[in-house]
Amino acid sequence: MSLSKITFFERFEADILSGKKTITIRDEAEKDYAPNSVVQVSTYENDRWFCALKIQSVDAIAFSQLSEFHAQQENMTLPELKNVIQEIYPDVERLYVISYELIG
Ligand SMILES: CC(=O)Nc1cc[nH]c(=O)n1
Repeated sequence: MSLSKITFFERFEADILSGKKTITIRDEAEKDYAPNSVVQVSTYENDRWFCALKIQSVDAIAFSQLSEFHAQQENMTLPELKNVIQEIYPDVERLYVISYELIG
């Protein structure tokens, strides 16, 4: 059964709603999103709903493979992205790039 809900830190909300952040990078526990499914999005801090996303793809990636392209899709520099991911998922090498489209 695929996941139907996802949470983001509040600090990412504006970038998601403006279309500047079009991917999220998650660990094994949060990879089971089905392409073409619609997921409801809320804040991690308060579980406040703020939009729905349509999942486009889920692709495995190693931390060491994160690139400027991923950073651009996250609206960050590559060093910023690597710092963010290391803070959220310390010492995790196997990650997943979840690409999505804002639908409302
Ligand atoms: C709540 C949470 O884990 N949020 C994350 C994690 C990784 N990337 C992202 O955009 N948001």
